[in-house]
Amino acid sequence: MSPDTTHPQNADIPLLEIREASVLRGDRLILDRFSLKLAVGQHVAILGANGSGKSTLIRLIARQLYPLARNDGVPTIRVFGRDRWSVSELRSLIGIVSPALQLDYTSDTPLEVFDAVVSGFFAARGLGLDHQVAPWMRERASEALQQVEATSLIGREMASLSTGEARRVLIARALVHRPRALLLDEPCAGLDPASRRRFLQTLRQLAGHGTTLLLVTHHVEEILPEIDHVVVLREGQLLREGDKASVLTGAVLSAAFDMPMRVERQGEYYGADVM
Ligand SMILES: Nc1ncnc2c1ncn2[C@@H]1O[C@H](COP(=O)(O)OP(=O)(O)OP(=O)(O)O)[C@@H](O)[C@H]1O
Repeated sequence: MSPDTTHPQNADIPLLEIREASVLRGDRLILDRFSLKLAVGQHVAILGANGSGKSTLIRLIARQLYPLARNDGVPTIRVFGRDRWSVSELRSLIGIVSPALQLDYTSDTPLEVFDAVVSGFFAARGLGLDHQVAPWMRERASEALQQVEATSLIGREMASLSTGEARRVLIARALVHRPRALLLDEPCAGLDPASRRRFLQTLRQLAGHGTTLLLVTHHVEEILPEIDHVVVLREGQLLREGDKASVLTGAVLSAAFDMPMRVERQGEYYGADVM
């Protein structure tokens, strides 16, 4: 383990630093010497076409996939300056909500909403006899459900929830740890336009209350006004990163999606269309 001379509270330390990460899946090189440095409090959108490597990047950050070791022995990935974290430590720094997680939590195995949230403390899918739920944990779970406006869902079975409702509950589950950042993979997938707008509003509130948002998407329309930094992936490599105005252009998106694209600013949001 690298010496821990750093501390997560130190604002100078990047939230995430990836240095030339290469990731193999099967025998294919999916991320190819990918580098990225994100600061605490810097809300970011990670944009890319299907197959560009977004999920692979998330799995790398979540420690579900490992990078190839570098010849020089330099750590490839650091979270808050450290290259080794246990999965539970990581959870209290970066909460991750992905479609795969949602699939797992909405299967038919019975699981009540509040239990799904509070069991986040035990990294378990639900509560078991050996889980001692302290009053402060219940308070945190209630607070997290309030933050995502999902208190009315308490008592419901996870499997009975709509896509948007289940996603709110899973974000609450990630929030019980009061993470510094939330990494959301395709957060608006499956939401109708009105639900999407309401959901984005909730994310804006979280951003406004100090949670750094890392939003992974293929939809430019989901890039919140609070997000100013955009990272574009293409075929496992960093195509471009920078502020919204410089990255959200027809030229960059056309290269990212391999198709002529037009980008328009629509009030506080951006929109993109195939030309
Ligand atoms: N287990 C695997 N073995 C081999 N190739 C894989 C494996 N998993 C993913 N890939 C390939 O890696 C590439 C990147 O996939 P990844 O899921 O990271 O992309 P993505 O940007 O998240 O795509 P999407 O937007 O469709 O979810 C794709 O070409 C995919 O086919």
